Amino acid sequence: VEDKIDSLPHSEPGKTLIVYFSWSGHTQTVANIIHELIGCDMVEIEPEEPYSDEYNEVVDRFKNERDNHILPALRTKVENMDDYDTLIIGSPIWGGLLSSPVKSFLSGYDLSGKKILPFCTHGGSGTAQSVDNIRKLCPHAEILLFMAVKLQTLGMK
Ligand SMILES: Cc1cc2nc3c(=O)[nH]c(=O)nc-3n(C[C@H](O)[C@H](O)[C@H](O)COP(=O)(O)O)c2cc1C
Repeated sequence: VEDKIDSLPHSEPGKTLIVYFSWSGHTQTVANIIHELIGCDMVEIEPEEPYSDEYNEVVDRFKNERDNHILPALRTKVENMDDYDTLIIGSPIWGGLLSSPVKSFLSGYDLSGKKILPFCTHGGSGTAQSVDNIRKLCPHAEILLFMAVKLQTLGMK
């Protein structure tokens, strides 16, 4: 049997990167769980100008970014993006959309041909338009599967 398996054509296992943004920690919790399970590289998306700790201020900033198509500048850069063929991308849902920093991140790279597995955390709206947002930002990537985690299932309110 082993001989047969050896003679099968097989591709090199590709490298996977978890990329996530998290304002209040839920998406980070899920990212950490996935990271523990599969043990690949992981990077947190950090905006150059951090979001306020005040919920209302985050909502105002998000609305301004959404309405004026602002992509916030990021501190986070992945220099070796070519090394990865699969990205697991995590975002909170903001106003039914992908959060602004994740939009910024995705628009900063050519992710053509990469496999993308998005996940989001949300307060009830599910993936909403976030997967469509990813499709638009990465038209030549292959979206394999996505996952929505309702924050109550994380024991959070
Ligand atoms: C600016 C803002 C907008 C949000 N909009 C939505 C929404 O449209 N639908 C939803 O289900 N949850 C919404 N939420 C809740 C977050 O998606 C939810 O708390 C998420 O788990 C936060 O992830 P984080 O802790 O990683 O930042 C919003 C939260 C914020 C701060």
